Amino acid sequence: MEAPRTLRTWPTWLAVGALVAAEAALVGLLASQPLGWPLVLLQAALTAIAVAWWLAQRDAARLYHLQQHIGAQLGEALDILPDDATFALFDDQERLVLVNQRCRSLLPRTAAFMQPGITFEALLRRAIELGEIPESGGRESWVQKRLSSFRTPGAPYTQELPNDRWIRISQRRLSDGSTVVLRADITDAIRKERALEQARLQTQRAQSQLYEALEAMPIGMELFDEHDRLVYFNHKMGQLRPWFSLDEGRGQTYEALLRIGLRQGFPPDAMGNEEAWLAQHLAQRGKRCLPEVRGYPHGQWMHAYETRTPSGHIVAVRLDITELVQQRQALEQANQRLALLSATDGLTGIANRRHFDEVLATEWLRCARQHETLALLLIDIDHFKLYNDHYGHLAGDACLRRVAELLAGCVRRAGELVARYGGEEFVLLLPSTDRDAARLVAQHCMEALALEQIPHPRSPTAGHVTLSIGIAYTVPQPERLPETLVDAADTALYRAKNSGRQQFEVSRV
Ligand SMILES: Nc1nc2c(ncn2[C@@H]2O[C@H](COP(=O)(O)OP(=O)(O)OP(=O)(O)O)[C@@H](O)[C@H]2O)c(=O)[nH]1
Repeated sequence: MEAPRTLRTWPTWLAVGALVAAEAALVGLLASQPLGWPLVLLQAALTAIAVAWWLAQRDAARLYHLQQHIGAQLGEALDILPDDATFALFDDQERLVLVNQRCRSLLPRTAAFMQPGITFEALLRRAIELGEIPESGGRESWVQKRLSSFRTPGAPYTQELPNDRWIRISQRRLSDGSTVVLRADITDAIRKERALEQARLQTQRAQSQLYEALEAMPIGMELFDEHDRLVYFNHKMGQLRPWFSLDEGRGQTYEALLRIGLRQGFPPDAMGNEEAWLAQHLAQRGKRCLPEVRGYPHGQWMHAYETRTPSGHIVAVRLDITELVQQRQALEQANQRLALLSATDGLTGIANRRHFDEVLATEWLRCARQHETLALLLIDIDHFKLYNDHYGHLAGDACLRRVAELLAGCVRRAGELVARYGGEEFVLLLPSTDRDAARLVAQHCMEALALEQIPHPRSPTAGHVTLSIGIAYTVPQPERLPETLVDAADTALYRAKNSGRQQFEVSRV
């Protein structure tokens, strides 16, 4: 602190007063001497010189103290620079003039050497020696680079200090050739930046892991925001919509994307009816929580599912089930083929005995419920053994096929069935058919075969293949067995045979 002016000046005036008194006494003494006046003048001149010298010394000392004082004040004042900034001033000879306290605490081991007059280079080398600038690695090249940047200051740069601390150095050369070096401790900022960078990397990693997983999924997946604008779809989903890429589709609304698809002709079943299809599709948006099966171009089949997330996004998923659907279709076809095979007679292609038994049981119950007449024709080829004996077994087979074909031609109404009952025997099951109608069908069968005139030279009945038919009919009773109808037809057939063949007989159950 500055001393009070009064305290500072009164010794001076006391000394001046004493000096003037001594001088007056000396002048008096010298003046009484011979040649005294020249001596007085000489002494006065010497005294004036001494006083002037003393005053100059005093001013220099005061100036020095003032400088020290201003320096200390400036140093203190510079400690309030923001961001813990340090300040160092070097003169045009690169000698240290001034540092603030923070500068010393930033480099505590070097602090003792931060005395005015030390050169920047000496200070730099000392700090390196004391291990306070690890970044230098003790390399001379680093020192030269740093000296060069001190002498021709450029943009601020960052330097690492021990204990993972960081400073930002800004330098400025002043007009008188001196250099100001400002260092800001940016450790906190660097740490925050690193933490942010790490968080950003973690987010990026998590995001890429998520996208990787979504891309690896065997399902198509897409995400729309709360305004129903496309955010993302994976590769699998993109394959289903080759008409726009993710970059083209991102940000577009679901409706806009559907319209792109419609312009490309998808879905085919919406063509010609685009607006109605669109309206219906949009009305169901976000409500298809139950998977539905959808067909796509090129025979693809998808399980489609979409749901709204709690934040209002829509997640849609497509699972390719083409293979499953194809397998199911193949299985259905195989089952149909199998069912057909198991119901068909291998030789003639008409229904077999097994199928006939099933249909008979069904029709028996149905006619019983509806009180309708059920008729059955049991048909036998006359003297077929002799046919085989004459023409051979293969010709016999061909004959059986031809007879089956003719009989099938006699059965026209829905629900009627022609079947091979076994060997050379056939049956016609005629629901809702009474006695007379059954007789007409039997007559028709015999005439159809007669028209065919299949030669049978060894038949004792005629020169061609003939039929004997037993007709049975009844209104079935549910408590009775359908076999009773077959038995009755068999009895009628027996009678027809016994009566000379090539005729029909009728039995009522
Ligand atoms: N080619 C051929 N013959 C068959 C088939 N199934 C049965 N037969 C023959 O049909 C003949 C039936 O002989 P039978 O039961 O004596 O009857 P039928 O000779 O017609 O004499 P009636 O019925 O009394 O007129 C046998 O010779 C069997 O071998 C077949 O699938 N193919």
